[in-house]
Amino acid sequence: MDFQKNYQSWLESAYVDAQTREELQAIADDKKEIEERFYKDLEFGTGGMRGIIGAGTNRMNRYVIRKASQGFARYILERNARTEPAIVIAYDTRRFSKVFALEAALVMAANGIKAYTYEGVRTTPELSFAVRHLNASAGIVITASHNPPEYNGYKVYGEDGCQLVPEEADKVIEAVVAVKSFEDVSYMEQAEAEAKGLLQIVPEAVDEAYIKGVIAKTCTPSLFSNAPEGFKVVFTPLHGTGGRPVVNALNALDFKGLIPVQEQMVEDSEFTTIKLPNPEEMIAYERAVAYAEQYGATAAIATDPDCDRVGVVVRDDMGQYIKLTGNQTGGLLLDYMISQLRELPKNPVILDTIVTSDFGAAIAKKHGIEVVSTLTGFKFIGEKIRQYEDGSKSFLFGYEESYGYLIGTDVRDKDAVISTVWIIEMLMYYYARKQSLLDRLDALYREYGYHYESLVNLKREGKDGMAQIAEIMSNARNDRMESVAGLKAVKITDFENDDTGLPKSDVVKYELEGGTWFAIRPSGTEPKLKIYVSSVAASNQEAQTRADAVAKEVQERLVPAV
Ligand SMILES: O=P([O-])(O)O[C@H]1O[C@H](COP(=O)(O)O)[C@@H](O)[C@H](O)[C@H]1O
Ligand SMILES: [Mg+2]
Repeated sequence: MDFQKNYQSWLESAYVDAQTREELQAIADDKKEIEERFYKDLEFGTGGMRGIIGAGTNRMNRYVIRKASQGFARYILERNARTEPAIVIAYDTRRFSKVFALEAALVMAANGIKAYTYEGVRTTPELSFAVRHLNASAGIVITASHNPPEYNGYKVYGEDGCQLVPEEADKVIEAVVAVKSFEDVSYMEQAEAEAKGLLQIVPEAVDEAYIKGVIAKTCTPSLFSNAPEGFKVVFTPLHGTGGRPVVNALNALDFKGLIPVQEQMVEDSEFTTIKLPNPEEMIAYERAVAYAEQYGATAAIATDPDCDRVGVVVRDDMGQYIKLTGNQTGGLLLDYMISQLRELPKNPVILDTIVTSDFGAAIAKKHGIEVVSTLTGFKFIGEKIRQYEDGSKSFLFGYEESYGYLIGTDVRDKDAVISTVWIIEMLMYYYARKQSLLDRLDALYREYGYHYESLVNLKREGKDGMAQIAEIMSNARNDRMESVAGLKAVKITDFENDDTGLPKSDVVKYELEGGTWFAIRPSGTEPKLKIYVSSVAASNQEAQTRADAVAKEVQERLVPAV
């Protein structure tokens, strides 16, 4: 793409508002900045489209939203079988989220697609639920999930409430690319859309039905109303969308032990009291841990801004709060679920991903439950659930290492509302037995081996960063290592070129002797490269030493110094 030409066309277009034009004029002498903003269109990645907010084709702004929505509208109309096509659009607490949601809705309306939006913020799982509940043709969430505040994004959903898988997303992209100019986008004023019934608010009954579903899926609801004496748990939605539904669900269960981090219950696009609103990072729990210490809470739980991820820190014997990994929480939830089921359904299956550790899988297999691994991205888990609707398998549980879990099939994306409720139930169950989640984890490790994993995130931003990531991936692909950290490579899978039965994906996985493995892939949501390492051994120490050695050597051998 000719970035200067793109830049000029934006600058001169009558469609571009004065403020955007000013923003563009201000960078007139900054060629690098113009290039970054205009050298390509913002792409669809693991979780839809995600980018830095600002003017440009490679940025998140109302024009990029309109163009994407025009393409998405054409895609919906082409494959829609309904007489009245409809879309549900939710938004989180980020900068411009509400504005972008309305922009998307007005483009949909102009294309004759009834757009349901919300008066306030909603979580990603609520959107997934609403698409199904309203029998809509599609859905959108305006969110950049846990990214820093300067980001926003656009997640796209099909009629089953699942994010579009690449095959479908490619068709949307094709339709978006076909939108060549600002004039090519249909747009309707809000008043007209409302008058024509093409812009509507999602009825409150949908939120209520969602909460009912969450409550119905608890194992022992009386545990909440009869919480063990002294049990307290801290909760923070990290200034995002999770506060309302989590508190509503727990209130409906008559649970009294919840201590919300008051200042983080406030919706805030700047995430003022947190350095990074990502429950994967310990830094996100600073306030929550302070509350937990003050109130003597057993654990503190944090959901990300669009409330599809959830993390938990648990108090150990020394009074320290230890963060569980997504793999650990996933394994614990699965173990708890199995312990509470009277009997397993026919052909039970759990879904994880190729970068999820083997911990949960070991538990599942021991109980005769099949484990199916998909590519990274919860959409692949949602896709499988739909396939199993033919009765071939019974879906029990889906999870991935990046703090995403799903129980039940009302929602087809990871759901941090129901997961939070389940984590609290599980915490109480063990608390009543004088155990912590760490005790249970240790018992499981003794049974299934000590599983240890680490994740190395290498930040590489901008156009140059992308090139560096591509180089590292090519090293991983082409310079095959016979052994890593003294462990022989027993299997190397290149998910881009080998026949794996899964869609092609830019991932390379090395399975080493003794159950250790590492996988390397570019993030599809942030400008970084991810190296996942997983090991299992007879002791925690041994497993950790092995994983750390692998992580170190992989970086030394594949990543050029910057
Ligand atoms: O960011 P979220 O919470 O929408 O989550 C999205 O991104 C995560 C990270 O993806 P990547 O490793 O490509 O950055 C994925 O694991 C997840 O399935 C997807 O829904
Ligand atoms: Mg998220």
